[in-house]
Formats: sequence, C-alpha cells, structure tokens
Amino acid sequence: MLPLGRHQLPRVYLVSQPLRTAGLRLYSHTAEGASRKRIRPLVYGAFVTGAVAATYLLWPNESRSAPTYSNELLSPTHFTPATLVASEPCTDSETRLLTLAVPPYLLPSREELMFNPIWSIFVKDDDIQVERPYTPLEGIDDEGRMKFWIKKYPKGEVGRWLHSKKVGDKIEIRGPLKTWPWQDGKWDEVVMISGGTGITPFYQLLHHTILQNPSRYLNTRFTLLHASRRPLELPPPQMLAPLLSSAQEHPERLNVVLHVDTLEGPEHPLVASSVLRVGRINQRAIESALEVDKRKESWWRSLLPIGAKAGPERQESKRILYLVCGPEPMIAAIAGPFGRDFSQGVVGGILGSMGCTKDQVYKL
Ligand SMILES: Cc1cc2nc3c(=O)[nH]c(=O)nc-3n(C[C@H](O)[C@H](O)[C@H](O)COP(=O)(O)OP(=O)(O)OC[C@H]3O[C@@H](n4cnc5c(N)ncnc54)[C@H](O)[C@@H]3O)c2cc1C
Repeated sequence: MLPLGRHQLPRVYLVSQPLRTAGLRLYSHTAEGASRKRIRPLVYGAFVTGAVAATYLLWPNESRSAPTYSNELLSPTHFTPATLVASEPCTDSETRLLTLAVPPYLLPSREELMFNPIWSIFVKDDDIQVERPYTPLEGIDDEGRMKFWIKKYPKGEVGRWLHSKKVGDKIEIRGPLKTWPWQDGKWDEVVMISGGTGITPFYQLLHHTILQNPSRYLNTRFTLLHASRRPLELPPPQMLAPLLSSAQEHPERLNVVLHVDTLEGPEHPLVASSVLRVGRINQRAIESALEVDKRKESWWRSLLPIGAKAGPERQESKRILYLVCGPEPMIAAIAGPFGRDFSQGVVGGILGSMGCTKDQVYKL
C-alpha cells in the first residue's frame, strides 16, 4: 500500500501532491544580486504561469471535488459527514485506532456487493481539501461504525490531520471503493504479504472470511506474512489477538508469520519476541510458510482421496495467489515495482524469481 495511493484515484486525489509541490517552488529562490535582475522577467513569467495553473487546479470544479450531502446514502460519488467516535493510541505511537460513524439511516444495504472485501473509503482533509483512502478493518456495522488503523507520517498531510482530530469532530468520507475483489474458491491458497499499515486490507479480508464467522466453510486457505520494523510497531493487540488465536485454533485455515527488522526496543505487549522472525520477508520465508501449511494439512484430508490431491503433488497443482501491500520499496522487493499510470507493472522481485506470473500476483 503506497502512502500516496496507487489505485485508480479520482483527480482530486491525484492533483493534490503537485499542488503542494507547486506551492513550495513559488517561494524558493536561489539567484542572488545582479543575476536577480536578469532572471526577473523569467520569475514573473513563471509566477504568472504558476498562478494560472494554481487557479485552474484550486478553483472548485465538479470533476475534481465531489459535493458533500448530509441526507443522501453513503456513496463514492459524494462526501458524507461522519463523526469520530473513538481515537485510541497504539503501542506504536505513530499509529492510532480511529472509529468513524455515519448515521445508520445513510447506510446503503450491507448486502450490496460493494461491501464485499476488500474495500476502502476516502477521507477528506478539510483544511487542505485533499483526500486519502483508508481501509475499515472490520467493514461497517449496523450502527454505521468503521474502525481504522492509521499511521501518521512525519510530513504526511492527512494522517497527521486525522491523528489531531478529537472525539465528536466531523470528518467527511466517501465510498465504498473496491480495492480488490475477493471470491471464495477461486484460489486454493491466498498468501498475503504486508508491511506496516499495509496489513489493513488483509485484516479486512480475514475478518470477513474467518474472524467474524469461524465456523463458515471456506474453499480457500490463507497465509499472512507480515513485517514491521520493531516489535512495538507491529499491529496493536486489538488486531493481532484475533488473528493469532484464529491461526492457533484453525491452522488448516490460517497461518500467520510475523517478521521484524530488529528486536530492538520494548517487547510487543501481546507477542513474545521469541516467536518473531527477525529479518525481512524473503524467498525462504515465503517458501517455508507454504511448507508449514502443507505439514499442517489436516491428517484426514491427506489420508482420504477427498477433493484435490494430497502431498507435494497437491502443493504444486495448488492455485496460489500472492497479494502484496506495504511501502513502495517493499512491494518492489517482493513483487516488482508498480507500472506506469498506476498499473500493476511486471512481476519482479522475489515472486518474479520464484516464477510467479501476473495472474498469480496482485499489488495493492
Ligand atoms: C486502498 C488504500 C487503502 C489504504 N488504507 C490505509 C489504512 O487503512 N491505514 C493507513 O494508515 N494508510 C492507508 N493507506 C495509505 C493512505 O491512503 C495514505 O496514503 C497515507 O496515510 C499517507 O497519506 P498522508 O496524507 O498522511 O501523507 P502524504 O502527505 O501523502 O505523505 C506521504 C509520504 O510522503 C512524505 N512527504 C510528504 N510531503 C513531503 C515533502 N514535502 N518532502 C518529502 N517527503 C514528503 C511523507 O513524509 C510521507 O512519508 C491506504 C492506501 C490505499 C491506496
């Protein structure tokens, strides 16, 4: 998951970064003394061009900024005022768990396909009129509540703005927007590889498929390989506890492996450092997670000729999909960089060298 958003984002989102950059350039100056005179016409020319561009970009425009409606159903085409109902600090002080609520009478039917995982919503920073996508961890409940794990970057706009909001404040949102369409049984195994808050879409998928209904039969098994820099930067206990207990109770459905770059700093309050893998997620880590899965295959399934083949043959013929979400350098190292115009690009990195093809890999 990219901080700047790689999905097919509406223009209001895409123009927001150049706007800030243009603003910075207008105030920068390096020319001194006599040379200043020579470049003055150029500076004025640049200023006029900049002013025209800024007027065009900043002027309210239907195609760039969606309207806000308080009495229409929640929709991707307009903003809806939501209320911040909780803002909890996390073990990683750069992140918080925020809960937003929209009035229940503004909820479209939750049976709608658009609420199937994985989906996100756009949050608008009212101060600077930019929006960023965020992923409701548990979808949306009947009261219209959505919980998010949100990171603030030192110079990041919307993350810092959200962290500064107080319970009771209004925050405009629009959505849902599809991040990736889940379909049970399309793959035998889905391997999710995440870094930092890149775990949020995978949490939503696992909450929908396993956590909220542990007895539901599924045709797909899940492996989650997650990496954070230090133990305290791992997701908060509120997220890790349900994932780890589900993996413990149903190893045949879910396998969770947690990596940290270093064990430096305090332990995570829930996960002992001794069970963490130290070092980045590499080919060996991916292969061994799949081998562990194979060993954990329930004993009766490997004895009885039910469904697909057992043993190594079965593993090879398995339809495996890799989903990757995290900081851009991590995505590039695991699956190759994104392509031009927000496209998926070629499969490279570790998954490329493992021989994965483009229909086996999706970068979020
Ligand atoms: C589908 C989707 C779902 C997502 N879900 C979540 C989620 O659930 N939780 C979550 O935390 N994030 C999520 N994200 C990421 C999120 O949308 C934002 O991109 C992220 O919060 C950063 O936005 P920002 O406005 O805070 O930072 P930005 O202002 O966009 O800055 C991003 C980065 O650029 C750097 N930067 C900014 N300005 C400068 C500058 N002048 N010079 C140098 N560097 C600079 C910042 O330090 C930061 O590292 C999701 C992204 C997508 C695409």
